[in-house]
Amino acid sequence: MVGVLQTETYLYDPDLLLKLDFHQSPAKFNPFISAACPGETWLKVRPLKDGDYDRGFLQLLSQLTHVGPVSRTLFLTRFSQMKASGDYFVTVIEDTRKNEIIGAASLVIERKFIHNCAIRGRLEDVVVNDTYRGKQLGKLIVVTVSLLAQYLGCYKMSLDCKDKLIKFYESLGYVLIPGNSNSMTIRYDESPAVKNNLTAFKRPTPLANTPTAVNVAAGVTADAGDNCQTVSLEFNS
Ligand SMILES: CC(=O)SCCNC(=O)CCNC(=O)[C@H](O)C(C)(C)COP(=O)(O)OP(=O)(O)OC[C@H]1O[C@@H](n2cnc3c(N)ncnc32)[C@H](O)[C@@H]1OP(=O)(O)O
Repeated sequence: MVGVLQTETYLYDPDLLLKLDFHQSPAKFNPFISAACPGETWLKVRPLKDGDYDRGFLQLLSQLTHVGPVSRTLFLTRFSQMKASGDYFVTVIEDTRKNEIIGAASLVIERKFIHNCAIRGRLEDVVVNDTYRGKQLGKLIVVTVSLLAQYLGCYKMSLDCKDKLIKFYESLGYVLIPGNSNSMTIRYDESPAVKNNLTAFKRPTPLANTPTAVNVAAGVTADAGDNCQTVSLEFNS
């Protein structure tokens, strides 16, 4: 029987990553690395592929937050939706020795009417496999998607993070803007069943199970305290 070589699909054009100038980033890499040359022959920085379902992509994301039992069909449907929109730049680091995804970060483009119909970027879902941390891969994946945002014409990029990560993002050029860096949230997934699956997360104690006006108000302020800050990166136009 002749084997059929099944080609995989990239979420976005991988050549985009070769056009990024890592010397433009304020991040200090020692030794210097970039998306094109990540420092080891077995490391590859590239767009997400549909085949990454079998390379532990979702297992990696579960080191960041609750993922749930995402079936292959559900994954592929979401992948197709993201690709069709053209606004999702999920970027990964693969350990090609193991055929395993060990780092990820997403740039999501938001289309605006303001600033003459400008676009801005949001940095989401940053994670490095815990056995690979402390080797510059977090910096590498964040700088990659941040430079990509700039290359694509975003006027700024922002992210929400816990207080303990502010220094990490500051070292990559992100700033807390005094008086304008609060992150506010209303959660719609606080049913008891969902909450039971989320016990690993730090939840503010005032949040009750039902979305009364008082509880929603509590939810709004919950993540804005010691838990979350918004930091942003402005690009010179
Ligand atoms: C927008 C968002 O998605 S926020 C969510 C961020 N993700 C998470 O919290 C998931 C769990 N954490 C991780 O996956 C990783 O710890 C990451 C992605 C935060 C960092 O990945 P790493 O590969 O370890 O980072 P890297 O080796 O590039 O470290 C860069 C610097 O940040 C520092 N740093 C890394 N992680 C942390 C942390 N959790 N707290 C404080 N400092 C940190 C390192 O000490 C290092 O400092 P140095 O350059 O002075 O030596």
